[in-house]
Amino acid sequence: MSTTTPAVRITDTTLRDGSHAVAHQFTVEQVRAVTRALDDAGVRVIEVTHGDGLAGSSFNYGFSHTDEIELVEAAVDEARDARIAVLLLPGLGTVVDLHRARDAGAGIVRVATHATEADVSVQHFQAARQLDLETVGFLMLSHRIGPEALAGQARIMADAGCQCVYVVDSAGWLLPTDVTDRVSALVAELGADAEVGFHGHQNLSLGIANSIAAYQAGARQIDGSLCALGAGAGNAPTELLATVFDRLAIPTGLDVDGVLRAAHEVLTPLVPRLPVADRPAIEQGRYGVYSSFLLHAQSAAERYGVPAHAILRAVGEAGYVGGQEDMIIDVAIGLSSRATVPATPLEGVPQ
Ligand SMILES: CC[C@H](O)CC(=O)C(=O)O
Ligand SMILES: [Mn+2]
Repeated sequence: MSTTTPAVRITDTTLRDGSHAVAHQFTVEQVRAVTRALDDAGVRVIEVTHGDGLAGSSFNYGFSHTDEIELVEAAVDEARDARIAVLLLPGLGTVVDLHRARDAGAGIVRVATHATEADVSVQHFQAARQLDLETVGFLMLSHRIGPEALAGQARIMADAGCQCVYVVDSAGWLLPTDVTDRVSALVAELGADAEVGFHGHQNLSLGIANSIAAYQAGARQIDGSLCALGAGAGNAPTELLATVFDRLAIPTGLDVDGVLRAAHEVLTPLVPRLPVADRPAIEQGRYGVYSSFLLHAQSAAERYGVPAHAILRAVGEAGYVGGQEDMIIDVAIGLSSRATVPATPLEGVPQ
């Protein structure tokens, strides 16, 4: 009797989560180049939108260079075999935005809520299924609740019509055993009703290890982004997922050389700065801070003269969640007004 190793579907989110890392400045030409390279490499799901999803372009989250529907249309036009996914955060994106994305050719919607608030996704899943879109649920900041509670939230999404629920390690806080526990709980809860996915961040450099743990616990959809381009220290690099799953003989359908080319010959020249696990990003992983807060903290740091890592740590201690980007400024102002001036000039430091 032969046993077959189950395949894993890799979704590339360079053109969505990666949008955070470039302050949402992707152009049509860049989207076309990256989509073509990913499609050629066998990637079958490519996510494209503002980093915060449909209608994310705003004062609170940062304005896009190009309207995301134009970017979706460009990706749909460029892709031969890949399907284009869009992200939607209920309350920010609406059912009207979902219609616009579907009309632009998107085939999959990923509806993201805070880990404890799956109930706000119900009408979006129902609308998406009526529009014949494939549905994925994103339980963001999944580390904030335990495995059983998270599985309960996944059940709400599946009952609303979600076909795959993701454990989303938005802060890059989870350790491999935490991922195993959460993915296993979702697999046990959902059974044949929905698949389970995993979306990792690199703040503690565990994106790949956590993705392997997720697969071994039963996740069959996993996210990556080229050169890790994503919020915080970025996502599990797609080119490393392709290489490591190949070494493990786990089918992905990806051409490893093609993905390496997409990462290093196509994407790298297009972006001014690739994410790294520097001090601010590590503090995000350490204190469980939403990765998307990084650039907001960096600009508040410049403006108010306090280190970004200190702002992020305070944000983590305050327990802020996605949507509270404006509170980062309050935290920075609070820290700057508490900053003390050294009583005596520091030796060797120009005053
Ligand atoms: C929509 C915001 C966020 O970037 C979604 C995501 O990728 C995460 O929580 O990690
Ligand atoms: Mn993310």
